[in-house]
Amino acid sequence: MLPPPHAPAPLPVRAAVPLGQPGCSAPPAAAGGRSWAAPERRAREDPLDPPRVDLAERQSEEIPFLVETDLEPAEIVKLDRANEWPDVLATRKRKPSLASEPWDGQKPAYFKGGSSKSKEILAAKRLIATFLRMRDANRLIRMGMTTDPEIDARGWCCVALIKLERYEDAARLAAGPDGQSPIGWTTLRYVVQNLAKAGALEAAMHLSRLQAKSGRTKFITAGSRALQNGVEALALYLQSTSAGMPKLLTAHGTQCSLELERMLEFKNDILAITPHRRFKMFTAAFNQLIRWYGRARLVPQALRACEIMNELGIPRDEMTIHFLSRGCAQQLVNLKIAKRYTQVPPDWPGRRPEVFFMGRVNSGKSSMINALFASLTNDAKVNKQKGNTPGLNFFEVNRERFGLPQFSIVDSPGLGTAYKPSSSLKHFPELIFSYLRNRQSLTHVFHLVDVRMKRLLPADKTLIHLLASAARPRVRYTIVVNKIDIVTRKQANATAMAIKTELAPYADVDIMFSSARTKRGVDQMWAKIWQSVTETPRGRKHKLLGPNELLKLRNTMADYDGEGVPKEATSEDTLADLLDLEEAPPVEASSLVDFGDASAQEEGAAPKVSKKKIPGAYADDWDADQLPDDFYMDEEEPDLQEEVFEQGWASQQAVISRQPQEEDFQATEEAPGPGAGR
Ligand SMILES: Nc1nc2c(ncn2[C@@H]2O[C@H](COP(=O)(O)OP(=O)(O)OP(=O)(O)O)[C@@H](O)[C@H]2O)c(=O)[nH]1
Ligand SMILES: [Mg+2]
Repeated sequence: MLPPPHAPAPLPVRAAVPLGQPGCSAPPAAAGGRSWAAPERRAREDPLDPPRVDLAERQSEEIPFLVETDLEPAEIVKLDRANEWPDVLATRKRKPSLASEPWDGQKPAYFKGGSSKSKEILAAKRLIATFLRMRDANRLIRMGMTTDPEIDARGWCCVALIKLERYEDAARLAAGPDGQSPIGWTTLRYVVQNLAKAGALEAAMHLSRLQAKSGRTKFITAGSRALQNGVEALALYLQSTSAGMPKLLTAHGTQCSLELERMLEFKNDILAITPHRRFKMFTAAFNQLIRWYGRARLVPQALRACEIMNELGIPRDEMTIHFLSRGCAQQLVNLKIAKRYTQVPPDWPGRRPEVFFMGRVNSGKSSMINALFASLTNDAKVNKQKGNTPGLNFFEVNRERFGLPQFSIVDSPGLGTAYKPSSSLKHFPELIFSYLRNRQSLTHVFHLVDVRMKRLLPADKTLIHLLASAARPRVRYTIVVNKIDIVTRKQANATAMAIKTELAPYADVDIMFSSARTKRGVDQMWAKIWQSVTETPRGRKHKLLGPNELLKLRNTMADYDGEGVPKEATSEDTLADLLDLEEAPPVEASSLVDFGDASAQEEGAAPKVSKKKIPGAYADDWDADQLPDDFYMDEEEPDLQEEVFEQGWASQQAVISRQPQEEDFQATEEAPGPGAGR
């Protein structure tokens, strides 16, 4: 018999089950129970912050979070897992893969969109927004700990906690129950940056390292995200230190440099991504870090950061070198130009070390000094005209900056051909020699060579000879192959190789490349300068023209008679040229005065250049036919269309835009020049 139509159906046994449990159909929003998070804290003074609620006590009141179920009460007790975290590691959407693991081409479900859980996600977002408005950190923490990982409300809860300035809780929540299962990488980056700004460096670095567990995406390896976050955190930490407690900047900077070294464990991951991506991810962060190292007067650390950029193949932009230079030279005074040695500023050996720049005319000495100082207004006068610097130009660096070494950088007039009357050039070698010989505070000599000259020209050899005769064994010597922006890498290497081979019998010279225009090599130059001006004489471990080599060089010159000299030196294409102080005869144009032979020219005795030119004053003694073919090099610098190359800084863009350099250079190389007997 059918029951009467209005009789009530028998009710099943129902009991309340906390939200988020099996058997519960409602969105798992905020199950009760306590666990690792939610440390006991005193209520904030903030009037907007409501008094703390003991959720355990109010369990029964949370009616909206309880729903009915068909389960027996005994089963419910068994299922009371409120004290456990959801199994975060098992259900992570992004699998914690190794960064070096290749991308399998599968997009994680997370990125596909259209999740069936979208309603629940929306509900969770609204709930978090409400909690944030209520400033209820407890509920946020609880929710972050207990929501379904598919919904991933943990990240949003972290963001909300950061907004409530509950940094510690946010950090714990972001690190996961075991401290090793991070939230998604974008949210994690946000948390890391805010922690660093708030001064929690260790937490920030720990969370940065956890990025490596987030797995890779299509183009970015996990380790590179870790380093990116790490460097950003370091820079932000130093920035907030300098704003809040500037006296601790140096200490914190040192701490940061140690942390940076530890982050290098992700090196392979960074090398695995493309340079463009490296540029987008790291360059700005490293620039800021270098900037704050500079402010903290931690120049070695800033130089090391540049070195790390090189190591990891992170491209630089102009701000990198700018910040480095501003850190190294924080104060600059252009003392004076000394046209005679009697006019030079007083010598304070030990107190104010000096770095000397020498080279041929137009080899780019003054430009290089400007590049070192990152000058917005050029301090050393530069001109495409040759012979622009009229005397020794002293720049005093960091005189009133305590905590930084005080030193001078000295620009010098170039030797060689110049558009100047010979009388004003004659005393330059003597001036340079007096300086090299007598200046006690001299610590480092940079000899700049224009890369297009392909080898050491007579003026360069004269300079080396002056340095050798000055007998300053403690002075470091570096040959700088300059202007590498206008030749190919191969040509630059060939020039360096030629110079090295030529000087090999005498000294193992230190050679580096640079370009004042593209700022290449400026950081290496600063590193060398810094080493020279900061170290004590005992700590020297550099390549130098040692006393033995210098002695050899001078003896060789003294008894140069073809006997008793090193075998290599008797070959005319080597330093034997240098040992003869007299320079080759001028090529042409009476306006071009080769200072070495100026007197000869005045007397009208300058021999005209023959078809086959032979460098050196002994040219006439030799049988030209017996010399190897490659011996017939142009004595003077090749005609390189100076107007094209030697544009001023202002017209640099024009030069770059039409890019004539390489073709022009190759053309001039092949074009039959005045000495074309080849
Ligand atoms: N492309 C290029 N041009 C450069 C570079 N460095 C300098 N120049 C140019 O070379 C010319 C000479 O530069 P300076 O710095 O005056 O050379 P210098 O050695 O000081 O010359 P003097 O003082 O006359 O001995 C200028 O027109 C610069 O613009 C460089 O790295 N690349
Ligand atoms: Mg100059």
